[in-house]
Amino acid sequence: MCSHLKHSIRFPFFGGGWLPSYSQEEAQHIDEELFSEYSFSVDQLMELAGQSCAIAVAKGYPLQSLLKSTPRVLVVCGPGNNGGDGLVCARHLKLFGYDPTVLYPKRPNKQLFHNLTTQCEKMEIAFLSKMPEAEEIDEVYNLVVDAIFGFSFKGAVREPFGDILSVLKKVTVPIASVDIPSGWDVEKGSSDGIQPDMLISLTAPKQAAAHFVGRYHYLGGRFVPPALEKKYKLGLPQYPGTDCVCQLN
Ligand SMILES: NC(=O)C1=CN([C@@H]2O[C@H](COP(=O)(O)OP(=O)(O)OC[C@H]3O[C@@H](n4cnc5c(N)ncnc54)[C@H](O)[C@@H]3O)[C@@H](O)[C@H]2O)[C@H](O)CC1
Ligand SMILES: [K+]
Repeated sequence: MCSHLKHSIRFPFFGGGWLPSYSQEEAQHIDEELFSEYSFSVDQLMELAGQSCAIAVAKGYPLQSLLKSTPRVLVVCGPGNNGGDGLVCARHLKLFGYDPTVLYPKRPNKQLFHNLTTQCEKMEIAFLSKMPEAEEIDEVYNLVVDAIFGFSFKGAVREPFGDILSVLKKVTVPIASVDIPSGWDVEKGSSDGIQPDMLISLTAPKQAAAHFVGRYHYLGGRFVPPALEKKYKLGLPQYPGTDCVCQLN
């Protein structure tokens, strides 16, 4: 299944060339293999993934470009590893001088997520108890980081995330989506879903990325061993120097 890619996306970055994109199943296989065959731990990859998201945000929305007097960013975290990436991203944004606030309504009872939550709390990152209205988000925050769902999202959105995504559809401040715009079908996208201004594809773009029309598309998660890249024909771009994100548009 890994040797024949059915889909690819045209990226101007490659001089109009094509970069492969991955189905939900392929993305999950690559992920599993990183943990099983390559012995990475989730914590390790999540740290690199989340940090690359914070770096992409800092490149797209530098502190000096923000329109509000405080550099506030709302980070909305979901119940799986995409949400974990969001918590890591929030912590690194704080280290970069932003003022992140987290909404984390459904917290898995696993040590990893307890640890990530504690780390944020110890860094004086505020946690909200409910999703603000769209008007309040537009008034208070410079942007929203969407870390609700990643490549395991399936079916109709269950609450409380349906209401949260309805609010995100109304906000006018930019949304930066981690790996997949939340609520989008991982392969087909969604014409009436949220429309992020930034997408940070992790490891490799998923098929839904072909429907992304926002301003910034970054690739992050620079942790793929060359043998795995070869096996799955990832055709990853050359990251510039020691950077851990690469702009695709
Ligand atoms: N290899 C990598 O690139 C890495 C990526 N990482 C990130 O991990 C996510 C994938 O994480 P996973 O836990 O498998 O899934 P999700 O976060 O997408 O969501 C699972 C979570 O969501 C619930 N859910 C699923 N569908 C629905 C629905 N319709 N309504 C409500 N809730 C839903 C499900 O029950 C689970 O609780 C990947 O995208 C990256 O962001 C890792 O951080 C590191 C390695
Ligand atoms: K997301």
